[in-house]
Amino acid sequence: MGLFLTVEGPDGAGKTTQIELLRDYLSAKGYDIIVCREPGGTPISEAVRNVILNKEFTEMGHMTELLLYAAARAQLIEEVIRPALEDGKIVICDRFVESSAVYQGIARGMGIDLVYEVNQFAIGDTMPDLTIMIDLDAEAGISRKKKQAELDRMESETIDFHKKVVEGYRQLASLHPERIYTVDGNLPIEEIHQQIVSQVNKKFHGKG
Ligand SMILES: Nc1ncnc2c1ncn2[C@@H]1O[C@H](COP(=O)(O)OP(=O)(O)OP(=O)(O)O)[C@@H](O)[C@H]1O
Ligand SMILES: Cc1cn([C@H]2C[C@H](O)[C@@H](COP(=O)(O)O)O2)c(=O)[nH]c1=O
Repeated sequence: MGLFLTVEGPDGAGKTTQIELLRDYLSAKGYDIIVCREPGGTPISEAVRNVILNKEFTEMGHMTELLLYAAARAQLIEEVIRPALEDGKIVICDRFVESSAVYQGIARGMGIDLVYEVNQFAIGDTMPDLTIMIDLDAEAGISRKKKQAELDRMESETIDFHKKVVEGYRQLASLHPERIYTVDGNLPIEEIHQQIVSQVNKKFHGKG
């Protein structure tokens, strides 16, 4: 089996930036890397992403949202993640089930247990070996996103919602210190990268 790494954190925390750096680092070492994102990563999952993040769908119910994220995830796992891991590759995924736990479970108030129960159908036993959580206050993250592009349906949520997301990630990380490693998203990009590399190398050694 390969190695499954996920990168989590609030909107604008710097996940995509760090994933690119990590991919370059691991590729230079000769590893076979697959990078994917959630929701997305397959034609079907990208189509579901367009529905979920469409700002015009203001009427979307919380349960619909939860199920759409899980459906996009099921397809990504079946089509990309599981085959790559069975092939011995390293998979780096931008967000995974922890995003649902935090955004739908905590910030939407649906409950973490319900989220994992629903997602059990989508993920089975495919869980990350290591999750990097980039921590950043809500205001800072949203301000970074505003400079990049027009905000999508989720990013356009209230600042209170985004604060719950940030608190939710901190709560989740404290519940699973053995698997979720937190880095400070305020640090310079290169410093965060070095911390992530150090954690990933520890995980490699742990796997023998
Ligand atoms: N450590 C950092 N310090 C300052 N700016 C950063 C840092 N990391 C990333 N950025 C900048 O913040 C913006 C958002 O970064 P990025 O797209 O990597 O975040 P993200 O977590 O992937 O966002 P999203 O949740 O929307 O996918 C980019 O303009 C990026 O250059
Ligand atoms: C996987 C997943 C994501 N979300 C939210 C988090 C973000 O606001 C968007 C995804 O956009 P990004 O630019 O790719 O970060 O969706 C969520 O609420 N629940 C999930 O399971």
